[in-house]
Amino acid sequence: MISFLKKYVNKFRYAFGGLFHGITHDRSIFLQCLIAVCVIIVFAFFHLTMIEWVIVLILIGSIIALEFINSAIETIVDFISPEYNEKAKIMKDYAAAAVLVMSIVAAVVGLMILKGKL
Ligand SMILES: Nc1ncnc2c1ncn2[C@@H]1O[C@H](COP(=O)(O)OP(=O)(O)OP(=O)(O)O)[C@@H](O)[C@H]1O
Repeated sequence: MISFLKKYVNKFRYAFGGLFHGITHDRSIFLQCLIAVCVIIVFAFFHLTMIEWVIVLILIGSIIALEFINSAIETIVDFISPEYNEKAKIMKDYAAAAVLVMSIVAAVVGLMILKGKL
């Protein structure tokens, strides 16, 4: 039981370590977190309803989580294929596209929410 708990606590420790490492070492992750903070500050002036906040926070969390996955994929690709390779390019471009799709959706939803407040 104790060893199970230790393992579980370590999982969180490693995950928080990854979170800290990503924010302090990866420019894209840092930028997404910075944008998230700015968006939250701006939206705080518009008196969002609870459901609007839930939507905004889900979208922000999804983009940051996707950025972490994107960076993990970039790291794997750089590790297995440091030289130029067409398949490596597709892997990185697909991962970047996932972030882009979610960012476009978030921008559209964010503007819809703001439009309703103006
Ligand atoms: N080994 C590779 N083989 C082929 N194309 C690559 C390779 N590495 C990178 N690329 C191309 O260059 C683009 C940018 O890759 P890069 O690793 O610099 O990511 P990035 O988007 O600049 O992210 P970050 O700034 O977080 O490192 C990729 O989307 C891909 O099109």
